[in-house]
Amino acid sequence: MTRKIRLGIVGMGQGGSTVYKTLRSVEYIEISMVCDRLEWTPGMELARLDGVPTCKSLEEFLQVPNLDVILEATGVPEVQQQIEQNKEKTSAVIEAQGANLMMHIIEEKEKLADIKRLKGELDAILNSVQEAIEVAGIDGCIKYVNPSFSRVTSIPEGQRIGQNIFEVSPNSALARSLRTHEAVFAHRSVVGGSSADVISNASPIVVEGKMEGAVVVFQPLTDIYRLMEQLKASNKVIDDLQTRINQISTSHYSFDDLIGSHPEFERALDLARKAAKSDSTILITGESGTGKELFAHAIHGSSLRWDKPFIKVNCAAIPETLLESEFFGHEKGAFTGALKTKLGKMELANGGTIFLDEIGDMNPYLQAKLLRVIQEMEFERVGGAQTIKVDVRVISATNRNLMEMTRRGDFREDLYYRLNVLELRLPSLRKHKEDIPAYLHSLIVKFNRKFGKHVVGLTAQAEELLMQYDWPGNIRELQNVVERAMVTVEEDIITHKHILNLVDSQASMQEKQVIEVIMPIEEMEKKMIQFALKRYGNSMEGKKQAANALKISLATLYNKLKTMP
Ligand SMILES: Nc1ncnc2c1ncn2[C@@H]1O[C@H](COP(=O)(O)OP(=O)(O)OP(=O)(O)O)[C@@H](O)[C@H]1O
Repeated sequence: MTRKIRLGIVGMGQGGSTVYKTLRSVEYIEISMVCDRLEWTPGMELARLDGVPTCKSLEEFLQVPNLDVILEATGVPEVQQQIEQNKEKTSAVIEAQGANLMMHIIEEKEKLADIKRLKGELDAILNSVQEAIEVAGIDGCIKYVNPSFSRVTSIPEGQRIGQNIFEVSPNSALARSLRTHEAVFAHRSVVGGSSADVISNASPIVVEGKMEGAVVVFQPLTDIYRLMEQLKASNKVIDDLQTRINQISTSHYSFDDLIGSHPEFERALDLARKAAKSDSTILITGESGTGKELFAHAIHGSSLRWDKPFIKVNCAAIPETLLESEFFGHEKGAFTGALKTKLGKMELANGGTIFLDEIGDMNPYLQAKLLRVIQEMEFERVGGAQTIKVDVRVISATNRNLMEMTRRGDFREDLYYRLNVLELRLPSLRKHKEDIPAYLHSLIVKFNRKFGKHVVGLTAQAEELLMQYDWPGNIRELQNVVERAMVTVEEDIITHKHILNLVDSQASMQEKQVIEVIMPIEEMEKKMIQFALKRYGNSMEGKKQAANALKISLATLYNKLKTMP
């Protein structure tokens, strides 16, 4: 370690103090003594606090041995003279002006040290980044390349630095940025002197408003492709998992959620409870909105398969062309658009229950395939050769008369008997109106929670109105009516006024339009469909009820809607 420079300061007024403050933190300087005839100047105070020796008389100061430098900051000629005459030979004297110069040099030295530190940090960064970096001056002369540049291009640093970018890579992003004085983004080119196909971003280097050169950062396309492949693979995994999550749902309902105590309803409930304990195939029949799906959920939820998937397939809502793949899945490339292997509902339901809603709308081709699955519990994916074995309980539902359909030849008889091992007939609401008060109570509790209301019940007149209504849409319609009434009610009781428009017979009369003009059948059909949709709404459930009222299948309704403007 080199010896520190021993320094003394004479005169701790403003000038001396400033010099002191700068020099006290310089590592290689030791301030041995400061001197001022006034003992309590701020500079003297500070020195004392720092533990630096202080003195009042010049004589005492000049006794300090081995001072390398004496800083004279009084500017008084007599003091200067006295120092010159009495100092040791080896001590150099610097006067106030000289001191300023010295400070300036020290500051510059400090700055240089900072720059060196910064360069070290920058070097570490540039050496470790994966991207290739190249810097050229305004004249195009290449000044710097990082190690990744050589990795990507196989051009050694020594061969590249000193060359001119306008000659070696005139079409590069770097050359363009230098020519245009503007940034260049996502520029694809081959690095001159190599075969590396790269994507680059280049920017001008501007120092104090003047362009001094430009820098380019680039990556080889192979790296980008590799990253893209990795991204694609990850997205595929996410997609597959998402699809599975969307398709699988376990049942959340039990028999406790089913309200109704009318003997006919009780009979259905009883049979369902017994059916839940067995594994047999069940057919649930009943008008739309009578609770077929809810029963299916409850049966699954109370069976031994309760913790396995409950998969619902709406046979009427899936386009015919997709039905097979929806059911049995498909292999990648099985048909145009089959970009990946997809599991069908049958496979997803393995171990659990598949609920085939609107089974009466299933097309004959699929009816044959389904028959085989139910008989043998095996199938192949569309476009696949491997036979997949499953263990699935089948519950199907329909609001159509399947027996009648088999007689007409619209539904396979053998499949009908397979599905109908146990038949659960759900009564329409008008057959068990006695249960309406119980439904109302449960619905008011449910909607109070949903809308944050405090409705306590209905007036006798309102309840009477509901009891008299025919309920073509069954429990679902009752739910809708109560929900709409609860939205409008402001008091804590629902009166007949809140439901009059929703169910009263006058409203029904208004809907019963009188046809006085003759029109083409097709137009009449269109009007009927529009009328039914207006009545039941355009939602999936509304369409189901509309189809039911029109006595056509949901699939037929969809087909007819497709041809309507
Ligand atoms: N017994 C019941 N107790 C309480 N709520 C019921 C009952 N039956 C049906 N619901 C409710 O009525 C609505 C219609 O029931 P669900 O969807 O099961 O009928 P669905 O017969 O399957 O109708 P669709 O044939 O139109 O598909 C649902 O919101 C359901 O929760």
